[in-house]
Amino acid sequence: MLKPKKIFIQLTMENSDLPLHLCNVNKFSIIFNRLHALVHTIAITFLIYYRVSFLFLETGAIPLLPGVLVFASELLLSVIWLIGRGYIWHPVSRTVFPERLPADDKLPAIDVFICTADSVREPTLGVMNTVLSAMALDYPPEKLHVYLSDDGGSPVTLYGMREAHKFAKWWLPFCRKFGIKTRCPQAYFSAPESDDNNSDHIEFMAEKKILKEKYEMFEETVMRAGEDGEFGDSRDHPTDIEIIEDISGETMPEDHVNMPLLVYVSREKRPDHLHHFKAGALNVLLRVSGVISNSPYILGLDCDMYCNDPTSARQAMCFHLDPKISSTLAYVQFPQKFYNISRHDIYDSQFRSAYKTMWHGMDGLRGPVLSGTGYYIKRESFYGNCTQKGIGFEELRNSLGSSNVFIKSLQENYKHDNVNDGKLSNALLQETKVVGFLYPTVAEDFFTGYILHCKGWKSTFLSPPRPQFLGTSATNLNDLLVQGTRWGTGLIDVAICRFSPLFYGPLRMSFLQSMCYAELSLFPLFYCFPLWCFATIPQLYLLHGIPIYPEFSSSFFKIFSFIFMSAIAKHLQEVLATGGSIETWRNEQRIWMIKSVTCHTYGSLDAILKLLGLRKASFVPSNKVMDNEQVKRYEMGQLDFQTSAMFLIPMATLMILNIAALFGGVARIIAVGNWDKMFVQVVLSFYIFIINFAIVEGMLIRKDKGRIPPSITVISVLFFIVFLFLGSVILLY
Ligand SMILES: O=c1ccn([C@@H]2O[C@H](COP(=O)(O)OP(=O)(O)O[C@H]3O[C@H](CO)[C@@H](O)[C@H](O)[C@H]3O)[C@@H](O)[C@H]2O)c(=O)[nH]1
Ligand SMILES: [Mn+2]
Repeated sequence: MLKPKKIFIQLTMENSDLPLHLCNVNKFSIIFNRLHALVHTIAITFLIYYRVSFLFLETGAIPLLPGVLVFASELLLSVIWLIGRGYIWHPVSRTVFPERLPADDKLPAIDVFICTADSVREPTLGVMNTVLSAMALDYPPEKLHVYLSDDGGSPVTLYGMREAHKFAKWWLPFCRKFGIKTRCPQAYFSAPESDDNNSDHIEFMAEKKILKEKYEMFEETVMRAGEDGEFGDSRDHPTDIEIIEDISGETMPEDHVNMPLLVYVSREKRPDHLHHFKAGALNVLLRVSGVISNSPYILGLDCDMYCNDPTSARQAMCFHLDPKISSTLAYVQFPQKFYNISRHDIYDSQFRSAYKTMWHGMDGLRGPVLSGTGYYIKRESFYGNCTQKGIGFEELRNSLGSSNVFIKSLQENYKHDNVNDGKLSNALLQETKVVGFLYPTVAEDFFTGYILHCKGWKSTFLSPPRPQFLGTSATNLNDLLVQGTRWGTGLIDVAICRFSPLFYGPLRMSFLQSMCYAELSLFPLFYCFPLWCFATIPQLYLLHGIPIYPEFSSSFFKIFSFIFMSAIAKHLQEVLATGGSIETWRNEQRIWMIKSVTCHTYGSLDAILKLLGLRKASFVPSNKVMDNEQVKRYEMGQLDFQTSAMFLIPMATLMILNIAALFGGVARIIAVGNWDKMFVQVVLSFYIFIINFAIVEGMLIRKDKGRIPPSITVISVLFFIVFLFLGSVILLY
């Protein structure tokens, strides 16, 4: 009888030494990636040699102006490609073992921050589902505090919170008792029964039925409040902070669980007062929670990103509680994943390259970018050097504002005792208003993560098979381009500010990591210029029958075609390796071209105009409601062109130019017989034409509401004629 005991002791001893997480490196893909990078770089060197020798040494071989423009474009694309090699240098993926974590009483507390801004674009029912899924996380409830920031200042949202709290008193015990995996009620009740592992259990089925009825009642109440409630003025309202309490007086069954604290926060907003959008809202939450619960870790969520796996907190703790890395670890980032993406994913709404390639690559350096939602961050990392010992109270007041209580909250073990009576004391309410941090861009997530990395913090990326968080992504062209414009602006803001990853970053982080950050902040600008050039200049010269590329028989032709094929093939290989198809590849190529000539262009312009003081910052929250007809088109894989003329005209004009060049150019070649000289230009036009054939369909073939309106086509033809005329005058003579 002694033997088993011994074994048991051995096991527990070993257990404490077992790692909480593992890092996996795919050696083969690293070698392959680096070899490809080497070969491609050599080819680019030849291309530069060719351009320099033909442009500046053998003058007259190629007209100067188009030669310079095309060369500049080639250089920009080469640079952005080269610094993008940071992502493929050392990609890793990780596994965690939450069962090896210490007991519940030793786990640190977590504050959950959820932001909402607009109860029309972000329907309250959806936001409340996110709130409920966060309250239902598999974590000790007394260590979980859920804060909702409502920038809309909408009574409907506050009302929804009270109703959600009432429903949570039934929902949470149900989830715990039956080990429900999907803890967002909306997702749970609309999923097929087979997701339950208790479906043969009579008690379970009975309780599920009750819960379903309660959820439907909750749903109806919230929807009704949304239909006839007043929304409040999202631009002009006072502060309102409330701890949501049970006022129903409902008697609960005995197994009623402790509930996480639930807090509603709507900061003061005035039309003439800068409020810094989401970054401002997050700062308010940081301060408010600092004086209420002051948990050492924070989970950040967008209002549409519900917790799809209740174990995410424990998974994140596998990193945060590892003594080997915890002192420098700022955050654990989960990928953004979306439940509303169709099989075709025509808009690349999943951001495949970001979450399946780039973030893994950065994880192998010093960690991925902070991605706005789905991250567990250490509170301390937000406070800069303020928590270091030896910094005086006055100094802290200078950088953090005048709240004494907040500054006290920076001290270890601080926990304010103020939630007993449910309402915040007046004095405390005052305290929550006066501290703050500011961020100079609407890509606050990117910038914040970048600055943390500059300060020496690290991050990790965890992408387990079951998505930890699920949200909505843009599923129509308009939303995609509006969002893309905002990101374009936000990223270029960072690229051209004094913290630019071009010169501020490299001194403060590893060289490879700063390459990644530079790529991310510059790509909108570095894509828009070349793509405009490649969609216009070769075509203009093709129409005129003038060659600007080496001829078919020349050895430099081989260099050009090699670079073209190698770039395309590498992209295809990445798509296939991350579970995509040839269709995915085509969609990504198309969206890349469309975005470059629209939102990346406008975003870059916007950032530059802001720098010159000619424009003000803005943040249009993404739409989270869908139109049925649009959804149908989306499911069918048909682009939806219902968007502003500002986006449509460049696309349509460039397509008309490419079609004209292709047919006009080929006709001329047949007449003249110089196909070997014009070959590259024909291939380029043909490639653009074939990848973007959907735009041609939208102009000429489709008759539905989602097509390109004929008026836009007419205006674009006019633009085409003007371009042809001006272009011919300027470029040829
Ligand atoms: O003034 C504002 C504007 C927005 N939000 C909230 O910010 C979140 C993100 O906004 P959304 O409209 O969903 O933008 P997305 O483009 O989908 O968001 C991505 O890009 C943003 C930066 O542009 C990041 O903040 C997000 O986390 C990231 O998911 C939402 O919960 C909004 O309610 C605010 O709280 N206040
Ligand atoms: Mn969003």
